[in-house]
Amino acid sequence: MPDSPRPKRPRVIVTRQLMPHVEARMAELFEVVLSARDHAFSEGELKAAVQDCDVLVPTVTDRIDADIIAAAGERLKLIANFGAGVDHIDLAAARAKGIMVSNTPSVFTEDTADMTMALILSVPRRLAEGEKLMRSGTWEGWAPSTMLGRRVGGKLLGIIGMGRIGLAVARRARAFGLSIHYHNRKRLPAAIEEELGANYHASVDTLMRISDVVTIHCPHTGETHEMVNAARIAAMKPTAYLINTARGEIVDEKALIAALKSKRIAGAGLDVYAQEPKVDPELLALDNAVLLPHLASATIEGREASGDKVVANIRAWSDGHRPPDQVLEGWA
Ligand SMILES: NC(=O)C1=CN([C@@H]2O[C@H](COP(=O)(O)OP(=O)(O)OC[C@H]3O[C@@H](n4cnc5c(N)ncnc54)[C@H](O)[C@@H]3O)[C@@H](O)[C@H]2O)C=CC1
Ligand SMILES: O=CC(=O)O
Repeated sequence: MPDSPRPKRPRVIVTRQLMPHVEARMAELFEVVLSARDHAFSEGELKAAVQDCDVLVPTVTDRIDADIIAAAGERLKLIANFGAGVDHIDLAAARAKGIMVSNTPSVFTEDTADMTMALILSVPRRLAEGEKLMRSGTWEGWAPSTMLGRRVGGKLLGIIGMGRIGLAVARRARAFGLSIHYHNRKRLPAAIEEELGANYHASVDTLMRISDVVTIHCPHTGETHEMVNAARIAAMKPTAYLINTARGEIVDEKALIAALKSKRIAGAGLDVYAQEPKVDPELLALDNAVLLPHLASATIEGREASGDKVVANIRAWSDGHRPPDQVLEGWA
């Protein structure tokens, strides 16, 4: 059946506050309902929104599950996500109902890699602990044997998920003298492996066992849910660190907390959590974990570019084309 004509001025509901120039552009181009209160939409608010628009612009804080998709009105044809990850959207349910999904890949790659590198440096070097000590007013001055961390250069970095962000992290890490090992669904072309000196491991078990620092950059999917499980954490070196700026659900968080508490592994640097915005209180109590509030993509430049991509995706769709960043089957 041919598609019904797409509205030239689609009704667009945006769940969160976006950068001012993006909101202004949306108001010019669309019949847009902007987020006045800038909060994560509740289930009720999402259900009301999907019944009342052609395009929904959600973010990672909105859970668009099968129930929400089932509640959508006939006119909802595009979910134009603001953000790279789309694990909060039930893609199969959307596809079954003929609703396209788009995202904003690439614009956060360098920022997320920078923040990952910041964690790779700050966890072994105990940066957050040092900062806390200074603010406590209890620092007694320099000493040769206190607050010793571990050197980063010369260590083995294990990257799980060698896509855009994984590659950007590898490039940075190489400059800091880390050797690059990775596990990915697909092996990189030989020329890129050579450029990075990157070693491929078909087995995630092996990668985690040999790494001094493991960093996660795959998407959260059915396959990667708790991929970093208790057995794999237990097999890590006792001197190793786990960094996660991808999604909290990729790690068995309880198993990670147990390993950090018992010093089974040396430390962790986390930007993402299993039940955001809730953070396990046990994690908050640990000195060997550096915790960030899902901050890796939080730059003005990245958020502006992400908003521009959302606008471009909606415009392409309303002009009768595929959104340039349409999330296709087998997206991960
Ligand atoms: N903390 C933050 O603010 C941000 C977090 N992210 C997260 O980072 C994730 C990755 O982003 P990109 O690098 O842009 O994605 P990408 O699609 O470029 O790369 C993901 C890589 O993971 C690999 N992969 C997928 N399933 C796998 C599996 N089962 N085993 C091994 N490898 C697998 C893919 O083959 C691909 O190479 C996003 O999905 C998102 O969840 C992205 C941006 C910001
Ligand atoms: O977590 C952020 C994203 O863009 O994905």
